[in-house]
Amino acid sequence: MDPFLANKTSKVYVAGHRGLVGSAIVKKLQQLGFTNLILKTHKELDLTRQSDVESFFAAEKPEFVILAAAKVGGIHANNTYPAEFISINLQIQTNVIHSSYINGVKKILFLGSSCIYPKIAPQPITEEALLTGPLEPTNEWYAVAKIAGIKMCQAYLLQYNWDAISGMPTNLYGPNDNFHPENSHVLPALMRRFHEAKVSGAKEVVVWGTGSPLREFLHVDDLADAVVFMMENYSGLVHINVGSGQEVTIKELAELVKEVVGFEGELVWDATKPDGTPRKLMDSSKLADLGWVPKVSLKDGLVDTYKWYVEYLKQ
Ligand SMILES: NC(=O)C1=CN([C@@H]2O[C@H](COP(=O)(O)OP(=O)(O)OC[C@H]3O[C@@H](n4cnc5c(N)ncnc54)[C@H](OP(=O)(O)O)[C@@H]3O)[C@@H](O)[C@H]2O)C=CC1
Ligand SMILES: C[C@H]1O[C@H](OP(=O)(O)OP(=O)(O)OC[C@H]2O[C@@H](n3cnc4c(=O)[nH]c(N)nc43)[C@H](O)[C@@H]2O)[C@@H](O)[C@@H](O)C1=O
Repeated sequence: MDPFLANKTSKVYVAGHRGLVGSAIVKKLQQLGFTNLILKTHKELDLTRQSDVESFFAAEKPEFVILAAAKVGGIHANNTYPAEFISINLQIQTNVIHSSYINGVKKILFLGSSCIYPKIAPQPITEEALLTGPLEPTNEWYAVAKIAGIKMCQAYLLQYNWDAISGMPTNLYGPNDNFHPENSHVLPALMRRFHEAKVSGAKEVVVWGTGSPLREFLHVDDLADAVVFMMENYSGLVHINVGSGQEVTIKELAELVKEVVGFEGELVWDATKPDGTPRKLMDSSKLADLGWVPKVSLKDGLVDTYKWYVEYLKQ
């Protein structure tokens, strides 16, 4: 295992550095003193283009790679664009993982998602639940791509003894999230809707589904911390769950976001919208046993994210 933190001048390529996760990882690495980060926007390097990815890796020769570029979205986007979710993600991860190996990258961390697990899995969900049952239909295309990413890392480790690892984050939120009204995840979607209702003086806000599904939320700064921790402290075949252990129903989340934003009207539930997985609390004890624990509470994280969102709207 090559130490990651020992040399802050190592060339580290963070793919997807302008997204929710990538931007938090870059912030964390810069705080730690890393001076040689390689960052390319989607426009500068489209990771679905195999020959462009090959040329980039051959020219740049990064020493470490953190793969946080992906086609990402909430339940509606996943359900509406299945072809894009499976094809784009398979292409990005295959190109980046293979080129990393070919060009002598010392270690790569691939990010999956808690949606890789069966729709109905024993809770909290351990890493061993992978491929033990049918997936949640609203995001099975994305999940299949993510499972292929885990398996690709495992295969390259097995065949080439290459240090390729995978982290499986739970539902994330924080600064630089996607606040699109339909295609985003629940937390930014509700923050935007409550904010706009507060500003316009609307009496009601529509929330999707029944409110009964349970979700576990992790602040993206905690995830960035965990990513650096895994780069330094973990090598192995098994993918690693990264959760907070903080589980709420969507109804509880909606009430909390409403309070943080300061909207005083009513919630209206649109049960024509899908609930998705009923519950997906991950068992993150493998990471805890290695010595990593999250720090940000959901309430503090929401306050921090709303503060960021209000500033972002002024830009
Ligand atoms: N958000 C969440 O709740 C969770 C996220 N994850 C995982 O974390 C990782 C990052 O997600 P997140 O930060 O939320 O996603 P974002 O959508 O915020 O960021 C993804 C980044 O990838 C870039 N990207 C997408 N397609 C391409 C491409 N073809 N070429 C180059 N760059 C591309 C995007 O650039 P651009 O915007 O310009 O297209 C963007 O910067 C993903 O692997 C995701 O599966 C896991 C669990 C939960
Ligand atoms: C991270 C994970 O994220 C996705 O899975 P998900 O957890 O189901 O994601 P979600 O955040 O979009 O929804 C969570 C719950 O919330 C409800 N809900 C209420 N009101 C809104 C709302 O306004 N928008 C959204 N998006 N959901 C809403 C919604 O009906 C659902 O019950 C995967 O596709 C995949 O991307 C993945 O891996």
